[in-house]
Parts: sequence; structure tokens; C-alpha cells
Amino acid sequence: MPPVVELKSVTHAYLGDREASLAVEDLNLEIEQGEFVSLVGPSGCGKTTLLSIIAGLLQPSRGEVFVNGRAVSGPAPEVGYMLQQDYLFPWRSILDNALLGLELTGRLDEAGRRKTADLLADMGLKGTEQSYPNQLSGGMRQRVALVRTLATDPGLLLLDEPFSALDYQIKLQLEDLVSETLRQRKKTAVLVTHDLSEAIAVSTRVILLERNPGRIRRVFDIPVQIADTPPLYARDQPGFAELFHALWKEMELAGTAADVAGKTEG
Ligand SMILES: Nc1ncnc2c1ncn2[C@@H]1O[C@H](COP(=O)(O)OP(=O)(O)OP(=O)(O)O)[C@@H](O)[C@H]1O
Repeated sequence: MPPVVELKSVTHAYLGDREASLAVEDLNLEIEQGEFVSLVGPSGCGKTTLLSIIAGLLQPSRGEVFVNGRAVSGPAPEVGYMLQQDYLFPWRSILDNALLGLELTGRLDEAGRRKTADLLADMGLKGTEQSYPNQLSGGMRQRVALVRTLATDPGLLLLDEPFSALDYQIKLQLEDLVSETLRQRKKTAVLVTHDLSEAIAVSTRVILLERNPGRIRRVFDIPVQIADTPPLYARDQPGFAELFHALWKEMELAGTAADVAGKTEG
């Protein structure tokens, strides 16, 4: 079986009026079925750029991108995207918002409706179907967004800071729910986050990028006793604190290296 995601020598430069900025350079990455990979790194190291490239929303300047062995040429139905903002339509009911992905991909049938209703129930949203987004809390709205993404049954989920706008406690609960839901359904996920503790708690692998240009600086494989424990309790597992400090230190170095590179260039 080919990897779910394969990036080969991917480089991306954004072209401005006067100059080009190199966001990602010569990046190679393989992600296997069922992995939960987090991308972390200092601001501007290319995390969102990479996610957009995998999603087929952005064509890299150079290099090749494959999802499930097929070259990516645009957004594909097997890829789901969940963002920091839930982007629910205020004028649609919760059920109609949750059905949107199926509707847009022309797959809205009775089975799809039943599955979406089941997913809403699984996420603790039973009874909210006829409500509207402004009647729900931020955490509930993010769960609706997750249902909308899962309803189309994507094998690969791209998560761009989906928990960062939430209160700490809600964020921990949602991390648990998302990671358990994806694990049960054997989905593959790529998460962009600024929260190192979250990255370690939910992932099987954490990739630290550096910037100027965006490259992989270091890869942390998460030991099974942490990776197999629900995120809320993973933080209490032996080795978690050491891993956090190692990642933190490397992150500081990645930032410092970028600043030095920036100064040298300037
Ligand atoms: N549309 C754009 N046009 C020009 N430059 C861009 C554009 N989007 C991103 N960049 C630049 O590319 C680099 C990588 O940006 P990107 O948003 O991918 O980083 P990031 O790691 O996701 O950052 P953050 O953590 O702040 O969200 C940055 O230097 C950024 O300024």
C-alpha cells in the first residue's frame, strides 16, 4: 500500500511584486495509514503552506505530492479539512450545516443523512439538530464542524489549529474526542498546532519545522505509552515531560536559527 501522504522534494515560493519568498524548501515526507502527525515550528515556518499543498489548494513551485499514491492536482473527496474557525453558516440549522459536505460533493442520500445524525449523537450533539450556530457554544460548534468533515468519510484529515480558539478545558475535551474518533475510524491525520503539549498528546509523530526557508529540523516519534493513551491522560505518562522539554528546546533553537538567518540576510 502506498503512503497516505507522500511529499517528494517539495519547494514553494510565494511570488510578491518585487521578490519571491521561499516558504518551504526541498521537503520530503511520508505519512502512513493511521498515523497522527503534528506539524510544529516557529511562526512562518511553512506549516499552513504544507497543509494547503497536501489539500491540493496550493500547487507547489517544485516537487511532487501524492495522496494514496495519486498525484494531487486539486482538492480531493478523500481529504477533509478542519480549521480554527468553524465556518458554520449562521442561517442553516445544525443538521443542515453538518450535511453541507455531503451536499457539496453530491452524496446527500438517506444513508448519508442517517450517518450524519449518528455522528451528531456520537459527538454529544443530539437534540441540537434544529438549532442554529449562534445558539451553540464554541466547543459545540467545533464538534459540528468535525461532524461535517467526517460525514463525507475522508481517509485523511487535515487539521489547521482546530482547537486554538477554545477555552483550555473545552480544548482538552475536544482533543480527546477528535483523537479517539479518528483512532476508532482508523483515519490518518495531519495537525498544525502551536501547542507543543497538544502535539505530543495527540500524535504518533511530531515534525518540527524551521523557517527561512521552511525545512524539517527534527522528527520526534512519540513512544507508544503516550501515543496509545487518550490525550488528557497522555500528559501524565512517564516520558511526557522530558519529551516536552526536548521539543521546547529544539523549538527555541529553530526560532533562534531563523532569527540569525534573517539578520544575516538583512
Ligand atoms: N499568500 C502568501 N503570500 C506571500 N507570502 C506568504 C503567503 N502565505 C504565507 N507566506 C509566507 O510564507 C512563509 C510561511 O507561511 P505559513 O503561513 O505557511 O507559515 P506557518 O508556519 O503556518 O505560520 P504561522 O505559525 O504564523 O501560522 C511565511 O514567511 C509567510 O510570510
